[in-house]
Amino acid sequence: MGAIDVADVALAYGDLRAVDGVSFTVAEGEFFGILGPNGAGKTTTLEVIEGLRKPDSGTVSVLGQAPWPRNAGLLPRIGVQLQSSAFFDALTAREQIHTFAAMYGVAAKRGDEWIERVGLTDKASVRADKLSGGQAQRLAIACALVHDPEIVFLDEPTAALDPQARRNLWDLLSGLNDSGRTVVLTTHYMDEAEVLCDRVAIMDKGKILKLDTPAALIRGLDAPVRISIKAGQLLAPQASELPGVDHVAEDPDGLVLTTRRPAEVLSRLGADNLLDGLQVKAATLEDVFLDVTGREYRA
Ligand SMILES: Nc1ncnc2c1ncn2[C@@H]1O[C@H](COP(=O)(O)OP(=O)(O)OP(=O)(O)O)[C@@H](O)[C@H]1O
Repeated sequence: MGAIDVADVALAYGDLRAVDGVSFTVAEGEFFGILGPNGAGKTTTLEVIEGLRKPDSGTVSVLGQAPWPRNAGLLPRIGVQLQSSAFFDALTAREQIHTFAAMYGVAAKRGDEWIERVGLTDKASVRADKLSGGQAQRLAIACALVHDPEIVFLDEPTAALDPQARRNLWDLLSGLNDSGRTVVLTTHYMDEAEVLCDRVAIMDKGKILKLDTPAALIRGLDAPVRISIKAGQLLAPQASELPGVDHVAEDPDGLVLTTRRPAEVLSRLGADNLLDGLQVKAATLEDVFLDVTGREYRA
């Protein structure tokens, strides 16, 4: 039995099958990601697991218990990151987390510790509605964790943040399961899922299309590696002749060689002294999405 077991869950809004026969298990201590574009059904899946919605069919078990009908016994054991719009705007960051601490019956000191851990100590006296997007997300994460839940659910924790703020938040997120806590995160960012998650379920149109570690998803793809060489080092016809090269494209910066045998190509380029300024780009989860859906990923 996992920390979470989801078996053949379906939920429709009218004619729309938002979740359409979804099954997966999340192991205890795992950092599990549900990745998919807008409207894929990620939030609805999460809400069913959290016990906020009743599925039309299928079963869910969280820490060995059914979350629906509302299971008050589970509430202290799970943490749900609320959208920052759910804050009490007139309260400061510290008052906000103290309120959450009081609701869960834990000492206010624990709230202060979380404020520090998420890097908001110098913003503790700022009203929640005056925090930046990234700071508000940090506060929301701290509030979800103040009672030290065994499982924490994070629904798009970095949505609407600029790239730098997103990356800053990754450091915080990546440490959240260090103490054996289970983390379930939804995201529409491929790179985020790849960096943070032990395993990723790729979801689209209510279904899970693939589920594995990011590395295994990419390896299973047999996608080519792209090697860029600086302009002026090698001519395209010569590059095409190199053993292992499948395709050569020219761009203003030089050549891009596509290969499924990168070791062979790289050792040959090394022997010819052509490694200077070379860049290697492996396949990403973006290529996996393209492979399973037949269309480009648009978050
Ligand atoms: N309360 C609702 N009533 C009707 N349709 C809904 C409702 N909530 C979601 N939907 C629809 O169900 C589908 C799945 O939505 P859901 O929010 O679960 O997807 P998502 O993957 O979380 O997307 P996003 O990243 O945009 O939040 C979407 O087409 C959405 O428009």
